[in-house]
Amino acid sequence: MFRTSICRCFRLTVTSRALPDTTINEQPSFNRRKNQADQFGLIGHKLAPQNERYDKYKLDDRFFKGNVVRKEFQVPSKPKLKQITLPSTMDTKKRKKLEKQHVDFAKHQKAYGVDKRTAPVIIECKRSDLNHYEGQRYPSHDLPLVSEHWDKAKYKGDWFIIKRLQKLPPAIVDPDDRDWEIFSHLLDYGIIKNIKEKLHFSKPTKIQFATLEDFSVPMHLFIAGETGSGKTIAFGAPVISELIKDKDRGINSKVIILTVSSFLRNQTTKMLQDLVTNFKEAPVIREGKKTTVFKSADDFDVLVATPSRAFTLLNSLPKPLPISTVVMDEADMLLDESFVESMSEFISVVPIRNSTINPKSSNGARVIFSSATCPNELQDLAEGIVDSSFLTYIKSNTLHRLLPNIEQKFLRIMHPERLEILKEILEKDLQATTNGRILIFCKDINRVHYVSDQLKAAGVECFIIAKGKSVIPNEARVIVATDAASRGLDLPLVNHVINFDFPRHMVDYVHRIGRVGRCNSSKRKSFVTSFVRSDLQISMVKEIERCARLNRPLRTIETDVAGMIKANRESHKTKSDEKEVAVE
Ligand SMILES: Nc1ncnc2c1ncn2[C@@H]1O[C@H](COP(=O)(O)OP(=O)(O)OP(=O)(O)O)[C@@H](O)[C@H]1O
Repeated sequence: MFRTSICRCFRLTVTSRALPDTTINEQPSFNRRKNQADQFGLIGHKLAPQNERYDKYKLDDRFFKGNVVRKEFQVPSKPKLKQITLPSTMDTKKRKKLEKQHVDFAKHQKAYGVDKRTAPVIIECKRSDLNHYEGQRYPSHDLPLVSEHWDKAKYKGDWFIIKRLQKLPPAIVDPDDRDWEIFSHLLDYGIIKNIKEKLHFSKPTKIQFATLEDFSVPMHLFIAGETGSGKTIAFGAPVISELIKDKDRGINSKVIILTVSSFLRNQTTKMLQDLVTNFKEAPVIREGKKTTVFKSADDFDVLVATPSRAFTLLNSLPKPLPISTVVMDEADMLLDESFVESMSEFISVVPIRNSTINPKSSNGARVIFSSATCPNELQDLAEGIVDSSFLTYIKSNTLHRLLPNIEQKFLRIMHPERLEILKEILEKDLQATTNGRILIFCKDINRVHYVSDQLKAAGVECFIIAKGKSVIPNEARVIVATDAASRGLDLPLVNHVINFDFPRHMVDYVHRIGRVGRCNSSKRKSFVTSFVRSDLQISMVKEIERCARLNRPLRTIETDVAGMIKANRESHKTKSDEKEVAVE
């Protein structure tokens, strides 16, 4: 009882302090409500009932505008800092995997000298742990190769890609102030004009520059520049200029250009004719076709022919012929076993100055060898024809290296699936560009017919290049060819070479892939795809991969030593050795 009264007393006291002139249940008057609103920071003429006010406040800010002032103050925004968050929990498996990765990266960097997380990939592999990175070096006896075990069937479907490292071909990689006019003492003015205005070659390529620099010295020349580096103009422009000068001086001279095939004969003749278009008295440049007949020596100034045809045509004319220059284009092939007979016949009717047989004689023709490869055996062969002390070598410093402007893919496949893969590649390629051409190499003419028939059956229109079939229509996008198309051929718009049958010799690989990434195609991206199957092919791919990883030239480029020429040289050597012994 006492307790209750105290409580009541207290309650009354408290209430009376907060609202002195009213009781708890009493509704406050409007003025009092207004004062209360002021206390809470709101001034209004008329306030809505409590619940409505609250709802509107929540839903619609505009309620306060006009009749109610809303006091707001802005908290200055802090500059946002990047939040570093650590996963609060990470399962052990994941953590261990990351730790292992970290250790692997460190190990790789220690062993090979590159951080594979940041270095650009140069050789991309299906098994990415075998990727090769820019600047990567290998400790001795540790050169992991993708193709190492490709002889085992389980590696079927494995691949690696040697990436394209630069856009421009190495022959024109460093543009500088070199201009054709520097050689105006050597080249005919009209020829320079045609090179610049008709052919649109604004500057000489590296090999052209080097050849023109050395051309005035009356020595035999060996021009060795990578495929597509412009060797035809390198020898063609000065040789024809010299011919024109001789004519002006009243000297009658002739030039013979030897080629290895009718395609090349055709192409070279056209390029030389381009050099002398619009000339009032242009030198007569003739192709040595099967149907060509010369009635007299005046019928030609320049003859472009295969050795056997050149021999027949020259043999039909009265001797001696004033031949000033003989060019052996694709010298490595002309001097190999396949041409030994016809070359020996040709050499027998054309006297050569400072030859091995007669080094002191300055009468006869100057010889210019031109080739995209120059192995030691080939030098031996050349020096079997001309005396080595009268032979100047002009070699490109990127000779026998893999062209850095071409992407090369090697694919380990099984025999039956080749055709299907080929069709897939063609489908993709033909869709990707509207005018790019694809050149497919096969080992022989039977395989060429088989592939082209299969492609035609699958609805792909294709054309053939083989011995005796040289006309390719402009609209041809897929071309199937034998190695007859691998030498010197300059087909515009080819941007993909496919080795359906991998070549048997490294030198053929170099020539085949040289059909793309040429000086005139620097803007297009070029690809080579090679199907690899047999043990011999795998061993060649290993060598290519090794050279790409070690950034060194290909070492297994060889020429079939031409028995007859070599034998001539050997016998000559023995004779001169005997002479020297006799003098002693
Ligand atoms: N100075 C130049 N600038 C740009 N393109 C050039 C130049 N000289 C030649 N070319 C072009 O480069 C291409 C390759 O030239 P060419 O056929 O002479 O090469 P090559 O070195 O003989 O090749 P291969 O060894 O394959 O026979 C041709 O289409 C040619 O028109």
